[in-house]
Amino acid sequence: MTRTGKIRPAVDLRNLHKTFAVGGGSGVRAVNGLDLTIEPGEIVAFLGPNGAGKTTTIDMLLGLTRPDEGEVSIFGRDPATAVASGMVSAVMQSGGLLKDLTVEETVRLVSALFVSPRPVSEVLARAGIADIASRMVGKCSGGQQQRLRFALALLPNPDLIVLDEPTTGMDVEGRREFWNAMREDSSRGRTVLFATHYLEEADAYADRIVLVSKGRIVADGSAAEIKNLASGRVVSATLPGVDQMRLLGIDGVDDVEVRGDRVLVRSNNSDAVARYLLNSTTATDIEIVSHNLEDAFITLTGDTLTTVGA
Ligand SMILES: Nc1ncnc2c1ncn2[C@@H]1O[C@H](COP(=O)(O)OP(=O)(O)OP(=O)(O)O)[C@@H](O)[C@H]1O
Repeated sequence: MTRTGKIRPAVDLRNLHKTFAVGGGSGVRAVNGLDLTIEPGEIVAFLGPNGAGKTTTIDMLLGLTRPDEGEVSIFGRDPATAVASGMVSAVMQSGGLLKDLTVEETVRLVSALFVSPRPVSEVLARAGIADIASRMVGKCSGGQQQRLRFALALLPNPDLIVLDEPTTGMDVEGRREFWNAMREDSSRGRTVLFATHYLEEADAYADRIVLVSKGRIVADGSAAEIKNLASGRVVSATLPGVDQMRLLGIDGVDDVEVRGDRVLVRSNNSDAVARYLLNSTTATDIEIVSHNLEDAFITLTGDTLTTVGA
């Protein structure tokens, strides 16, 4: 809370820029004017193809890299303070585990770093790895190692958890188990930001999707809103003698096409079109077809994304 009683955003990124020097050229502009505010309790997917700037943004958010320009604040604090106080923790893509310790030894070791950590048995259970507590880390599958990283991230009971492509390389079942564990533990209001290039993960597990391409946010909203943004939905109906001008006058209608007795209306406000057709015309056989997230992504960024199993 601020002194005026307003709740501070969990994440506030303002005008972030980061360019990496490469050879003698002008460098790689990894993040290019990125603004993002996440309210406490939101589960947000940071969705974008390889090289979009997701990891660089997360590194700046966690204080691992300094932005060239712009500001980062987590619950009103700078990243280093937020991380040191246990308000935020992260599950990164790889690294950071010792192969010769068991799962439980790893959690105990890291637990000792915190002032008042959650009990080891509790985080093992929460991450779904209690049954492999005595297994050597080096013998754990990639998915089990990711759940171990997740258990470690839960130790300080953070208000914000940041996950950078946490399920890369997992099979469909491992991915499902990972997200179920994550969602269950976050049901008490924790803020979650996860980077992914899997459309299905963003669609299934996030309340809000932030679409990033070439270091910038190109769309931000619920999965349904993003799908609508691309080219809207198509509402079609049988309506001989349709008044095309009247349809074009409805807010959000982009295009009206007549094919024989059928009319096809492309709109980002399909409800208004359907309401008009039902209430003010004799239209029959009304259909609303939604675009999928992949269509939306391609339209908005010109890039393609990874599909689970691809
Ligand atoms: N240390 C670095 N030095 C030079 N270029 C870098 C460095 N880190 C990232 N980049 C470049 O910055 C751009 C953004 O990379 P970043 O890793 O942030 O993307 P990403 O969206 O996380 O991709 P991925 O899904 O592959 O992890 C890419 O072009 C990448 O090659």
